[in-house]
Amino acid sequence: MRGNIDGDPMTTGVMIGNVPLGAEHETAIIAPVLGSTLDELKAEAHAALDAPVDILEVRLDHVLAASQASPATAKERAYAALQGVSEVASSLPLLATIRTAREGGEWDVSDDVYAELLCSITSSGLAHAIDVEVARHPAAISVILDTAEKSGLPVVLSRHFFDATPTREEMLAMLEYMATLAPADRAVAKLAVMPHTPEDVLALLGAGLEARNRLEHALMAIAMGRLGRVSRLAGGVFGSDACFATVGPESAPGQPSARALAALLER
Ligand SMILES: O=C1C[C@@](O)(C(=O)O)C[C@@H](O)[C@@H]1O
Repeated sequence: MRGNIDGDPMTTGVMIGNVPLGAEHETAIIAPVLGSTLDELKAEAHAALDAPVDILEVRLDHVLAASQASPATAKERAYAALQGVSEVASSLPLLATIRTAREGGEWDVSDDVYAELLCSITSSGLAHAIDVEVARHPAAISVILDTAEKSGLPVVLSRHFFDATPTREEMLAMLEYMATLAPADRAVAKLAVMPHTPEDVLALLGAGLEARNRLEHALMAIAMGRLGRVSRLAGGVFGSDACFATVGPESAPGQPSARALAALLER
């Protein structure tokens, strides 16, 4: 297991499987797998086995959208995807993400179906953490968070802006809001924005750093695209505890490869 940056056992932060995330720990590398079929997902998971990856993010929205899953069939498809990935990469913790169309993902789904499916996944024991979009209806978020708490499953609270970058104050407020939703030993607060100017990137980094100083939660503050790439490569300096990096196709613009990131982080 990775210890903290001084090599001591973990004292703070959140565990995703056996991987600690938090201010005291090395930046974790999370690789998305986003195949549209079970075979594609498995091939991407296989590629992660030879790469410097700590956690796999299973982007279930791709397989759900490609199979045109109905609310009735979605659970079966999501379970099959998680089972398939975990058979191939049994050593890696799985973060289950349903990135909805409203936040730049593939699956267009109602809040009710979103909540029901994430609750089922939580109770299934097939994932080590789930991603929860905090912009969903408060009732949906609340039922998911209650279920995760009962199951002791960590959550990655997330918010995306694919077209723009809110102000530094707005971004800080969003991270602070996320931190009110679940305790620091069970949650990560994550914000991803699209910068259009270097000042946007600075605002994102500033918000992340200020959040690091104010909050106990593990954080991820991401500026997407080419302009924002510095936020991924140097995120650890500014308060990000993990970085999404690829072993196959990228799941958002600007992600480095897991190998390039690991080389930069000297690990
Ligand atoms: O939320 C995120 C962050 C992300 O959008 C990124 O910019 O790296 C990639 C997504 O796969 C993940 O769910």
